[in-house]
Amino acid sequence: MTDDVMIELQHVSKSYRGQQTPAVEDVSMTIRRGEIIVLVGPSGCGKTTTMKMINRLIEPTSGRILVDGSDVTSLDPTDLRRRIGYVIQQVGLFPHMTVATNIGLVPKMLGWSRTRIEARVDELLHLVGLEPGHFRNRLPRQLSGGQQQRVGVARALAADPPVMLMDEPFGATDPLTRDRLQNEFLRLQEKLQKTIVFVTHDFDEAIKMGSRIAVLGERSRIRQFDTPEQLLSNPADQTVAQFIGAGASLKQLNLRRVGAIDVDEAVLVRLDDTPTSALRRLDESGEWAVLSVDSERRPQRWITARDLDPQQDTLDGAGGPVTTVELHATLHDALDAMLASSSGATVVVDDAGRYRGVVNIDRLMRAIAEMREMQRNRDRPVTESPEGTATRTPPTQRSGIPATGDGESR
Ligand SMILES: Nc1ncnc2c1ncn2[C@@H]1O[C@H](COP(=O)(O)OP(=O)(O)OP(=O)(O)O)[C@@H](O)[C@H]1O
Repeated sequence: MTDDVMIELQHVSKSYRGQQTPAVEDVSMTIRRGEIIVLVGPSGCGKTTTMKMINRLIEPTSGRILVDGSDVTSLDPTDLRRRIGYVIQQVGLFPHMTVATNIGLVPKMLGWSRTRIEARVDELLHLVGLEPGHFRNRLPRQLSGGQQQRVGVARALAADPPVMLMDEPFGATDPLTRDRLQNEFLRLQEKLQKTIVFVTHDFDEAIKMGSRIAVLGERSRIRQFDTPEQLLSNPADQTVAQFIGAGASLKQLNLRRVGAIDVDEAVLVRLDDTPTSALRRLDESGEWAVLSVDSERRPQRWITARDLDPQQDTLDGAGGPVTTVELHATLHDALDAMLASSSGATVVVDDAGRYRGVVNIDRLMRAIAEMREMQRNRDRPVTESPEGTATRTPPTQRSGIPATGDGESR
């Protein structure tokens, strides 16, 4: 096991008592430090069983699992909890305990002092975007689904484990909350660099979250273990291709983040500006609308000439709704936001919801064209020319055999 490897599954199988066929059969997989590995596959294929064997909620029938070099069967349960955080769809918060007590459970088990636990709870609540003063003493039922899920993540992070297991962690939330939680989590992961095993049914979520994705078939057999880019452009076989579905090229929009593309500038006006000055700005710019922002530069409304009433003193309340996306959102999210907005554009905001720019449909189309171009260049294998310089072989000369990633595909 090299330093780079955090989790290793070696020929792991699990047969439940009374079952004819194993739930998991001979799975081997190597997971590197700081990766988010997504296990994705049809219902009942053994994703959860595979994941739960990593933290010994389920014991393998055969094979070995190493976490940071230690065989999990040799670790005592407290040690295992310190090393592995666990987040599940049903959140699993204890209903009669406050948010703080829930988050502090593992540190308490590890014998931390009260002051250290309190400081850690507040730090974690901040980290997941919940104001400690507001939320520390609440009971789980006094939180929204999304807030409960954030507390679940905070609790899993409490003892700062290097590994996190996440079983459909955002599955129970509505699509909007789910998007937001995914983005927040990706932002968090940039700071924390945990090694994460993430289970989902949802292939779009897999593409968005995964550094690499393991597409599982029956008995958790790995059909392909690859980066999202490779899976989309070179599915290993027909089953994987079917699973990815017909919308593969649209799904490629999930590969790129809004923060990675150029954005346009909107004409900004402040809420306390007058309609007359907004009209002047609109005329000067030749744009179809101006964007009002509050004193913190948070976007408020798109205002067209029709919305401007010279009888009013300010722009407060004028114009139509704005949809926003964060820098961590994917181009797919941006497209959704655009389609949901009557303006054909969506406003990009930073973590604090402040204006950063605008993405419109033209910008999105250009980004897609760029991605296609990059993909075409990547797909051309590098060959040595007689002078010893590497050149790209035209795509027509490729063998046509789909790439199988890093050798772990079957
Ligand atoms: N405790 C158990 N006893 C017997 N069989 C089980 C048990 N838990 C799971 N199984 C079976 O093992 C197989 C794999 O289940 P598992 O929950 O790992 O699948 P999954 O891919 O996570 O499914 P889903 O996506 O529906 O949650 C299924 O056929 C399931 O019925």
